Amino acid sequence: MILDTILGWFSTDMGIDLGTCNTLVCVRHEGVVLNEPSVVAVRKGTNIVLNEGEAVGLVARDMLGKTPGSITAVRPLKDGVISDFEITERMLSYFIRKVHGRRGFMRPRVVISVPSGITAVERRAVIDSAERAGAGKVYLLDEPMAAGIGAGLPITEPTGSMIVDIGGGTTEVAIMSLGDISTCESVRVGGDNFDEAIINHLKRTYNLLIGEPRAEQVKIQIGSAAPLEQELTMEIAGRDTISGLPRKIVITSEEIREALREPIAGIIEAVMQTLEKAEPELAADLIENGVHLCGGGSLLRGMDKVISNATGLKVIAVEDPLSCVARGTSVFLENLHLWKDTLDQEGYAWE
Ligand SMILES: Nc1ncnc2c1ncn2[C@@H]1O[C@H](COP(=O)(O)OP(=O)(O)OP(=O)(O)O)[C@@H](O)[C@H]1O
Repeated sequence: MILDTILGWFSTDMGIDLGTCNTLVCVRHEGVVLNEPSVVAVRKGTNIVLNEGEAVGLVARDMLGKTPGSITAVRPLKDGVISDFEITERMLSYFIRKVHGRRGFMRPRVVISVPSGITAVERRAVIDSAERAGAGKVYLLDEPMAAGIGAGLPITEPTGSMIVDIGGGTTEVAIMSLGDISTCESVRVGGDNFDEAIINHLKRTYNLLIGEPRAEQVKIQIGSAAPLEQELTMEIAGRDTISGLPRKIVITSEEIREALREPIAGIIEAVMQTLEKAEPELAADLIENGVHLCGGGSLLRGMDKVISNATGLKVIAVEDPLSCVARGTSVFLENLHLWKDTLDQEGYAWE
């Protein structure tokens, strides 16, 4: 405990939310110090990161969809899981170096939140990657636990807390109590599927082709899960699939809501399934405690309303839902000594 504190003085311990869309890094007592897209630019057909390993995050994101033939901008995580370990390692290494800088001479202790559904082999690979990327001791923390801690829920108490974390590639739903996950469900549906649904709708209905960044803009500007008090419109430009020429059209929030119906139904189904599997005592607690919503996808207008309508439960939107998991890793780091009992030798919490 004393040794831990002393080691803490000489290293920059950090909590990392390794997400499909964004990676956030928190430092003890400082909060979120890095928030960059999980994107890496590599030379095509290789794993060589451009700019001597520095074309990562914001720099690489600006290259997405606009890269010349010899360069590819890659997202090494897909559907909430690591699809390319080598590139993920390069990305982690860049972020750890960027945050650690010259702050300390010890290798930092790192807490990484991972989707609850990943396999033991994938867990081991994340630990190995982080160690090779410069971390000293690595602890893995289940994403719903991190989200619960970040949202300030009483997850260590003998009462049920429920989190719905709608990320880019996955939605994780979990009911927790006494510092452990009691029931959870992870589906490969998230905010990115909303973008995809918008792209498909415009292609099918208007023969208009748009890219992912523009689809995300539509979602953020006029997207919704439930009817709006004042429905919205937006002008959108793309390429006509028939003439091949650039074209502009005006779209409405009603038609976008219709287009988003399917992925939203997938998320609601995961919530319902988790509730059906819940321990009766914990389910009963949720009438009082409600359901907490976090993750970037939860920012879609009316998401809380549709979940509340489907479940009959009170739905609470967590403050700053994009950094909830990262904040959780940081609080966990600050209280490592309290969690020691629940960590196994590999540093994996709640296995
Ligand atoms: N204002 C907004 N309205 C709707 N969606 C939004 C908004 N802001 C961000 N998003 C969406 O949130 C998603 C990213 O959320 P988040 O950063 O929580 O995911 P992640 O942690 O990277 O992903 P995962 O948990 O799947 O690994 C993206 O799909 C993004 O488009």
